[in-house]
Order: sequence, then C-alpha cells, then structure tokens
Amino acid sequence: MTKIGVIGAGKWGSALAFALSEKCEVYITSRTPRDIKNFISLEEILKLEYLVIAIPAQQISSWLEENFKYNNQKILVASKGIEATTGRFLNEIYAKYVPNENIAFLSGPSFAAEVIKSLPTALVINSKNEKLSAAFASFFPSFIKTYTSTDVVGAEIAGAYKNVIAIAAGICEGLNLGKNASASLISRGLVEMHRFAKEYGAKDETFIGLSGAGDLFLTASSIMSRNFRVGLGIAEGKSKEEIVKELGEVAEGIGTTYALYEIAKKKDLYLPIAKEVYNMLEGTDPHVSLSNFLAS
Ligand SMILES: NC(=O)C1=CN([C@@H]2O[C@H](COP(=O)(O)OP(=O)(O)OC[C@H]3O[C@@H](n4cnc5c(N)ncnc54)[C@H](O)[C@@H]3O)[C@@H](O)[C@H]2O)C=CC1
Ligand SMILES: O=C(CO)COP(=O)(O)O
Repeated sequence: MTKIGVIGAGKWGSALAFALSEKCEVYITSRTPRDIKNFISLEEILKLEYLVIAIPAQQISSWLEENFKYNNQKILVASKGIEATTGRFLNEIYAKYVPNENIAFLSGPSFAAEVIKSLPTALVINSKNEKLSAAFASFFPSFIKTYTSTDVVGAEIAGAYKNVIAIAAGICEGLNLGKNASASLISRGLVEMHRFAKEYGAKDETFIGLSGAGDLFLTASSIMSRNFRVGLGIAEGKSKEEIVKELGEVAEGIGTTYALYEIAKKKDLYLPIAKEVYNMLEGTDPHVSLSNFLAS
C-alpha cells in the first residue's frame, strides 16, 4: 500500500486523509498534536514520498520557509488562494522549494463536509507532470472520480477566484436581491475569473469544467461555503474582523480579494466584482457596491 502524509488537520486535510485511506496508508500531522488515528510528527511525515498539503494559502510561504525540507517528495497542494501580501500564486511560492515535476494541484467542487461522508465527488489533479497526476489520481477512493489536467495556473486561479465571487454571491443572497441577480453575478464572475486567468495563459476548458464553473457554482450557491457565509455577514453589516472571528475557519476569499486588488492596480486589469468585494471588505455599504455592478 502506498503511504501518504497529509499536512494540516483542518476540515480539508482531515477529509482528504479519510478519503485517501480507502486505498492508501495515510498519516496526518498538524501544528498542534492531535489525538487522531495515524497522527505523526512533521519530521516523520516529511520522510514519506507522497504528501498532501492542506494549510491555508496565506500561511504557505512562511510554513515552507520554517518547516519544509525537500527530500524528493511528491506534493499534492490542496489549498485554494492567492497570497495577499505579495499577489503570488501558490505554484510560484512552491517553485522555490519543489521542482515542477514533483508538484500537483488539486481542484474541483468539493466541500470537505460531503467528502467526509463519502458522498460522490469529482476532482481534478493538475500538474505539468502527467505521470504524477495519474499517480495521485489512482490514490483516490471509489466515491471520488478524478480527472487530470496540465493547466496548473488555470486551475489555481479558478480555485482561488471563485472564493471571491462566492463572497459577492453571499452578499447578494443576504440582501435578498433574488435569483436573477444571483445568476447574473455568478455568470459574470465566471467571465471575470476566466478573463483574468487568460492573462496568465490559462486554458478555456479549465473554466467551463470542474475547476472553474464546477467549483464556482458549488461555492457561490451554498451556505455550506465559508466564503459565501462571509458575504452573508457583510450583508448584515458586520466587519470582516467580526466575521472571521465568528467563522473560526479559513475563508480564503478575503486574502485573495486583497491579492487581486493589488494585481489589478499593478497590471491595470478590469476586475469589477473583485474590486467591489474589496470595497465592501473595507467598509463600503454593500447596497452601494452591489448596485455598482448590478444596476444599469
Ligand atoms: N474545507 C473545504 O471544504 C475545502 C478547503 N479547501 C482549501 O483547503 C485549505 C485549508 O482549508 P480547511 O482545511 O478547510 O481550513 P481549516 O480552517 O479547517 O484548517 C486549516 C488548517 O491549517 C492549519 N494551519 C493554519 N495555519 C498554519 C500554519 N501557519 N502552519 C501550519 N498549519 C497551519 C490549521 O491548524 C488547520 O489544521 C484552504 O486553502 C481551503 O480553501 C479546498 C477545498 C475544500
Ligand atoms: O473550495 C471549497 C469547495 O470546493 C470550499 O469552499 P469554502 O472555503 O468557501 O467553504
């Protein structure tokens, strides 16, 4: 049996550890020791050949700098986000530590809460190394259908950007603007994230498939999404600090909105929804912001 180490025992790391244990021998670690099955130290887990890293995007670069030792491991990145302080994508951050041929990125519509119940799910493994994608794909259980793709940057941007659109969709729902507004917001969100990703050479099919439309439709239409719930909080007039405290889990859309705002300024890009989400996170009245992109 292949041994896999999962780093990060939050919602997603725990669900992936559960799923992968159908076919593999899975070990897990996190910052603080936990009383869970097959929990081992970081030092021990870094000796394994296959690793899944499920810690929040905003913490990746400091975590790698302080903890990671490259030892020819093969990595599957499960995080979805863009670094707020630098605007760097995760594949750029990891490039300093892991060669291209040893890294893959996970994408697709997948609430941890459903994976942990073995509900049917479809995921995409994205890597420049097709042999590596195939290897990771083969580790997933029967209730998860896996696809592979070489469009790393497209999948990464789709997974990060949909969280920002999910915040906007939560605001739309919280303000009771109706299904027409919600559908137009989500479809325009898809156009916006696709246009942004094209700047970086992403493929069109990534955006009409599971990684793009699939994950966007899931996250931007369900209260199960933490990012959607951030939007509901904004609609209630709460500050982002209050919302994050109440949530108690990561909502990557917040950091990613700040990253996109800076990238848009630097590269002079038109990202209207991300810009209004930024304004609302900074305290603009959501009625004003929403009417900026929904009204004529
Ligand atoms: N929960 C979900 O349904 C899904 C989550 N994701 C992505 O997976 C990533 C993790 O999300 P969740 O597990 O849901 O979040 P979570 O809030 O449940 O857990 C985050 C985990 O990261 C660890 N962590 C935080 N800062 C750290 C640091 N500096 N060093 C080491 N470990 C640290 C925490 O201890 C915790 O175990 C995010 O990027 C999220 O977007 C992707 C798909 C589905
Ligand atoms: O990425 C996810 C589902 O694919 C999880 O979304 P949230 O982080 O908004 O809960």
